[in-house]
This record gives sequence, structure tokens and C-alpha cells, in this order.
Amino acid sequence: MATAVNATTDRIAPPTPSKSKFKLALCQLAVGADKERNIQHARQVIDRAAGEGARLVILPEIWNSPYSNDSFPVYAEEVGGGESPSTAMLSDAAAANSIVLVGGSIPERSEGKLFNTSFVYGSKGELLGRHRKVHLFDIDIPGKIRFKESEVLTPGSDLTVIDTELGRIGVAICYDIRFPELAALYAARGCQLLVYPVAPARDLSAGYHSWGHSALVDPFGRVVAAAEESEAIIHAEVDLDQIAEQRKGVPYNDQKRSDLYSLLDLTR
Ligand SMILES: O=C(O)CCC(=O)C(=O)O
Repeated sequence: MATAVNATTDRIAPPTPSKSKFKLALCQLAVGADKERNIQHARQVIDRAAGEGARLVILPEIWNSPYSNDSFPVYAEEVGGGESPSTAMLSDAAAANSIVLVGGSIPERSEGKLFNTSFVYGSKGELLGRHRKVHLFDIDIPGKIRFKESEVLTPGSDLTVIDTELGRIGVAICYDIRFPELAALYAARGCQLLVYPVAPARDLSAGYHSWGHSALVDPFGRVVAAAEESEAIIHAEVDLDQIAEQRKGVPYNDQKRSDLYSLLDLTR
């Protein structure tokens, strides 16, 4: 069923988070071909970020494997039914550090298919939710770059809104950011933060040259904190009350002209 979303009346209020101010860390990891090393390295970086005060820690897209269609089937893990050293580490790291952890993404195998999936853990190590990338990165720019995730991966079919103790988070992955309808639906569902695990650190010896430059951006589009190309942990403070104030001050979400256009939520 398709439901027209009226941002003024249909906004779903999030539950009150345990803290309105907290520190987050964007971990722009260097990723290599050695999976075990990638997992150990991610664990060390999560521990460091939490040790430096972050309560919400975010990893990049595909942090346990090189970003390539050849690698995805080799590095993929079955989560739940099978052995998954990557998500076991994420759950353990979240509990050990008492943090909310958006675990970037890993190639996930499920029922014979492969997905690009982000697993999100709460501060007791519990799995809060998962996002399977819904817009696969399929581009072909003649003479420049050709990448077709869809040759190997299956797109997810769910939007992902997760209530955490630090607020309501809409999760999507990398190329998903180019589709503003998704962000608008997340906003209409009351998300206070949108998290898009994107590139790891730039590595010009890798098959795909990710861009790096992980960033935290506020409701006015201002870059609050950002990395360069290389491996980094970027710390920044999030103030949910301030975000709510900023949204109230320029209330464009409540000023949409639903008599002229509307957002259809096809999942409802
Ligand atoms: O949107 C882009 O420019 C890059 C997307 C990408 O690298 C990805 O989705 O993995």
C-alpha cells in the first residue's frame, strides 16, 4: 500500500534518548586484503574511539574486505545462522565499551544472496537493526569508471529506522545518500540523525579508490567535522536539543506543500 506522507501531521516522534548531548566518532579505517587483520584493526580503532569519549561510533562501508565484486563473495559472512567473526567483534566491542555502534557495512550472505549490510549494535552488544543497501552502486562512465554492484549483490528492500539510547537513527549506505527521497522519509519518521557509512580511507593501490572525507553535517548543511583522505578518527559532539532547535527555526519540514506534491511511503 502507498501512503502519502504529510511531514506536518505524520511525523512520528522519537522516544526520548538517554542523553541529548554526546560525542560521536567517525572511524575512517584503512582496509586491506587480510580479513583477520581488518577485523582486529577495526576493533582497536573502536576501542580507541570509545576510550577518547565517543558514545556513538561509526565504521565505514565494507571495512572487512576490499571493495570489489571479486572480493564480496569471498569475504561475505552469514549473520545469525552462520559464523560471522566480523559481527561477533562488533557486538563484543559495543558491549565492552558500552557504546552504540553503527558497524559500517560488510558483505552479508543470506539464502544464497549477497547484500551490502550495516549491522547496528546497542551498548549491551545487542543487535538493534540492520540495513541492506537499497540503491546499488551501478555506474558506467565511459573511459572513467565502471562499477556494477548489482552483478554480485542484491539490493535490500527495507528502510532502516533504529531507536537507540542516543536517539532515532536512519541508516543507509554510501550510494543511498544520492536519493533524497530516502532521507526525506527518514526525517518524516522522526529520525534525529542520518548515518551513511561510506568510504574507508583512500588507497590508491586498491582496485577502487574511495574518497575518504567522512563528515558530520548539521541541519543547515554546515560541515561540523571532517576527515581528509587518510585513516582517521573524527570526533564531534552531537546535541540533539540543538538539532531540534535548528529544525524548529527553519521549519521547512512543516512547510511542505502537500497540495502540490507529496512523498509516497510505499512500505506502509
Ligand atoms: O555515490 C558515489 O559517488 C560513490 C558510491 C559508492 O562508492 C558506493 O556506493 O559504494
